[in-house]
Formats: sequence, structure tokens, C-alpha cells
Amino acid sequence: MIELKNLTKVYGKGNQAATALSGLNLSIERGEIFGVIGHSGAGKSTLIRCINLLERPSEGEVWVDGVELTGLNQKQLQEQRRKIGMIFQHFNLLSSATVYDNIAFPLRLIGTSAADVDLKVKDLLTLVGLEQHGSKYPAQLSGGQKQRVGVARALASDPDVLLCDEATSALDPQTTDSILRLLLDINKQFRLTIVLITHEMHVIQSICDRVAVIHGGGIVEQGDVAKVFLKPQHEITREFIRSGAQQDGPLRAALNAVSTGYSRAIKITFLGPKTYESALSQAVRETGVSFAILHGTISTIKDMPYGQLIVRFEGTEDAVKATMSRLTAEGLDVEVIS
Ligand SMILES: Nc1ncnc2c1ncn2[C@@H]1O[C@H](COP(=O)(O)OP(=O)(O)OP(=O)(O)O)[C@@H](O)[C@H]1O
Repeated sequence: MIELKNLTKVYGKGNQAATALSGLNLSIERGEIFGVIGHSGAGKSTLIRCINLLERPSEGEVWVDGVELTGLNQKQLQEQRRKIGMIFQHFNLLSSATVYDNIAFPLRLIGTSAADVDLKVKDLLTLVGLEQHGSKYPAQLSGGQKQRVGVARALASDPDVLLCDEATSALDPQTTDSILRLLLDINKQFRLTIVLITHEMHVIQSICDRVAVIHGGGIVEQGDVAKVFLKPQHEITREFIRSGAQQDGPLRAALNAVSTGYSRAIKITFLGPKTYESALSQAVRETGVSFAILHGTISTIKDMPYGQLIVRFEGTEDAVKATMSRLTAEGLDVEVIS
């Protein structure tokens, strides 16, 4: 659906030159919600703005729905851009136009009849839950409502792709969640491909199918959110996960606590329905190992439950190893951490 090949973007020239993206490759499937996470300056905005050529890459190719965009003339590009909607961190609404007129704007630009504009805008107002607010001006709306207008306007031309440029970064946590739910709904309802950039792991965890971690203008890690989130390979990814987690001070103290016999601290990861099964209690009952829970999380990635427990097993070496083997045989991920 979207393919970025050897994408390079250099701003400025000579000794003023700044490389924002260097030789980046990325493939995004139709209908998925793809997240790009990275620190400030990593290249996220440049990357997302290259997908609709708001920013023209210095080198490389941008393929959307089988069409390579960098080779198109202005008219062809305008045509293709209609298939790519975009929403922004600061909403970018026309302050002197009503909600209705903001949403109607892209339709009027392409000469849609007044009757069709009316039908479409009313449908979109209902879709984003703003039926009662069509005649208001942006200044009379909350941040979440403004972003709903942004979503409705982006959907007016029936795009195949929605680009979200830090779309929830200016919103409080509750409003963020309501906008994320709206994005998830429209992704399901219209099989819309969504690409979002963010610096918050929570956003990725809530709605994305796959994620790429970007650092220094390149992708350092990518894959299914569950895989990247639960088994991060790169230090930058681990940093993001730590920043979204609770303080690990108490855990460190527990790991350092002296134990009398043979003991191992183990991280056990449960995914999907296994999260709610009793594999751990069954395994220790059978092997006679005792255990203390040092740290635990149960949450969801998109709508899939997962759990992560750090436990200290105590018993004979053979019994501890047998317990780990049993958990592995049950399909759980088991990792010795100390
Ligand atoms: N118009 C520009 N002119 C010169 N350099 C730029 C320009 N836009 C971005 N850069 C540089 O390119 C690099 C990547 O910037 P970009 O805005 O893509 O990162 P980002 O990950 O989106 O950061 P943030 O989260 O702070 O928006 C940075 O070093 C930035 O200073």
C-alpha cells in the first residue's frame, strides 16, 4: 500500500546541511494502523510529510497504492493527494470558518455540488459525534472536538490513507483515548490505512498493529507491536517502554534481596488468552518450587491481553529448571533475568 524506498531527506546545503532521513525503507500494508515512534529530532515529521510529498525527499521513492509520487507532475500529484488525508497536532483548522465549512472546504475545492457537500458534511459530523456543533467556530470547541473536525475534514475526500502527525500530543489523556478510539473505529469501518507518528508508547500500544522505531533518520527496529513491545531489541525501544512503565526502583531492590537457597528471578510473558490461565500455579504445584512475585503488569496491546510477571523461584536447581521448562511447554515466554 505504502512503500518508501531508500528515502533520504537533507535540509539546507553545504555546511548548513542537516540530514533528517537517510536511506530509509518502509512497507505499510493496506488496512493496518502503523505507528512510527521516535524522540524529538529523530525524523518522524519529515517521514510522514514525505508520504504525501508535503516534504519532497532529496532521494528515494514514495509509492502509494501502486503510484510513485515523486515522478508526478503537479496536477497528477494533486489527484493522488486526494487519496491521502492528514490530521495535525495543532488541528490546522480555518479559524474564520464554521465547523461545517471547515469540513466542506476540500469538497468545495474540487467543485462538489452544494447538495452533495451537505449530505457528505452531515454524514461526517455524525461519524465524529459533532452533529450539534456544525455552526460553531473552532474557538468555541475543546481540543478533542477540534481534532474531530480535523478527522472529518481529512475523511471528506474518501481517502485510502490517513496520516496522523502527532494528532493527540496536544490533548489530555482522556481526550487522547477518545480520539484513538475514533481512529480505530474508522480504520475498521472503512478499512482505512492509518500511519501515525508519536513519541508516546501508549498511543502505539492502544491502536497500532505494527510499529517502527526511528532514530537518527533511520529505522532501528520494527515489527508487530506485541513483539516489539514485549521483546524490544534496541536500546531506544527499551527507553520508550521504560518511560511508559512504572518506576523500577522497587523491582531492583527485590532483585538484589539475598535468598537462602538456589533461586532465579524470571520474567514470564503471557500473551492472548494465556494471560488468564493458571499455568504458573500448576507448574509450581507439580515441581514443589516456591515463588515470590516481584513485579507484575496485566494490560492490553490493541485488544489483545498480555501479562508480564517477574517472579523469584526458590527450590532445588533441578526443580527450578523443571518449572521453567513446564512454563515454556505451555507456550509462555520465559527469560532468566538474575
Ligand atoms: N525545515 C527544516 N530545515 C532544516 N532542518 C530541519 C527542518 N525540518 C527538520 N529539520 C531537522 O531534521 C531533523 C528531523 O526533524 P523532524 O522534525 O523530522 O523530527 P521529529 O522526529 O518529527 O521531531 P519532533 O518530535 O521534535 O517534531 C532534525 O534534526 C531537525 O532539526
